[in-house]
Amino acid sequence: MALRTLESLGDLAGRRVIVRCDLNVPLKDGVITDDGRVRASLGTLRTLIEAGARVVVISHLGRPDGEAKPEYSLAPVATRLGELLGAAVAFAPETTGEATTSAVEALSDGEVLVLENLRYQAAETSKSDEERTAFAEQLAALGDAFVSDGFGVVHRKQASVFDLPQLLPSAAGTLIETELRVLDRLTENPERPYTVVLGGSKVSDKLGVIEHLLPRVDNLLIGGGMLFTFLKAQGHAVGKSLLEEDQLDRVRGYVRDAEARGVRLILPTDVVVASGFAPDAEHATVAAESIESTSFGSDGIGLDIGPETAAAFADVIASSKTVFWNGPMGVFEFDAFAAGTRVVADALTRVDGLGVVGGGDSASAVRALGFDDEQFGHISTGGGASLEFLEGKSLPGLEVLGW
Ligand SMILES: Nc1ncnc2c1ncn2[C@@H]1O[C@H](COP(=O)(O)OP(=O)(O)O)[C@@H](O)[C@H]1O
Ligand SMILES: O=C(OP(=O)(O)O)[C@H](O)COP(=O)(O)O
Repeated sequence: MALRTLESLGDLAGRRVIVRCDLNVPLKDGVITDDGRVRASLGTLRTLIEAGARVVVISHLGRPDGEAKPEYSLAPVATRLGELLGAAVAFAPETTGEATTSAVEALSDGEVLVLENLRYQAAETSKSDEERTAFAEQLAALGDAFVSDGFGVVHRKQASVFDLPQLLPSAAGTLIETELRVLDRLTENPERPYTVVLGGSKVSDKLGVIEHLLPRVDNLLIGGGMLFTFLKAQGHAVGKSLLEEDQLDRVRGYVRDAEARGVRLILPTDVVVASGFAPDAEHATVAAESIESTSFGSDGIGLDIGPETAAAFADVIASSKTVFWNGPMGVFEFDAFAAGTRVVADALTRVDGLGVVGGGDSASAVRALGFDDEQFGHISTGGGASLEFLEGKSLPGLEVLGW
């Protein structure tokens, strides 16, 4: 079956349309540091506004774990959306309930309302089908049709992504369409050599994709918070660096599998180790197998790949024909630990072929480091979602749209 697109919903004038976006943007002290995901949502929203729909935008932000934590409020995002649309955007401080229902009823044709963070409700991410369905039914009561456009979250079997589209006439928005068009080029006979670069901090999520990527790629480069589980699996001490202790056997299996398949699985040879997790932490560059050799000893924490590794990664990337990169190479938010990410981003801009960056933080990293979106083949709004798509998996949020 083909993906259902907006046209399949027919005339939307005067109809209440719920749009699931991924407005999970980075915030610092309540201020959005990168509005890329808000901008990416504009295409679909403008189309619906022009069609005269009454638009109800829903999204998550971060992982508040079912609690209404104010630092995860979507209120600043609603304000930014209004600025970018050049129109008033209303905000409902509750996701469901009487006040929210009234706010939806008060919408005129072409107006937009943003609801508070879906993940303030534990049911949004619940493993129980009943709990998710009950929440999805409450959301469905607010709309006549549903548009799924949060590409970054289509790999999640969550109420607003998987259950809600089954309760209303539903279709994909234009962001999802665009993302799939580009990512298809990475799955259908990618030009070789094909290199995937992995980093970031969602280590447990993303280690799992390696198993399915190994049969598909020529080179797999491991940086960011993920690299320490590999180093530990090889018997090296990693101080207080990010570590998935229960994944060590699995990672050893990946190394063996890569060897057997002739895939180059390239690990860092040097690492920047810091005295603590802080922008002004003391730091030193050491060999990857000697992380605890600095004066910080076993308190040392690896926050970036070293310059030798960055140069080696850059060589492999720049000589590849197809590259997908998800996950910053280090804690780029702190200047002292941004060098590895900068070198990798720069190499990606030099790929003679298709170079794709994917992920909320990866996209925000390249922009924060001064690169323009146009320097890359594509900047995907989804990291985990893209990776699972590249694995060839069927994703819950796409399956329900007919994909
Ligand atoms: N060595 C490291 N230790 C801790 N965090 C890291 C390390 N390297 C990168 N990170 C963090 O990873 C985060 C992004 O990870 P992730 O969410 O997986 O990426 P994306 O959003 O692009 O998919 C960044 O905030 C960055 O600071
Ligand atoms: O930021 C996101 O994913 P990404 O970090 O993989 O790009 C999405 O908003 C999904 O968030 P989640 O990984 O908390 O489900």
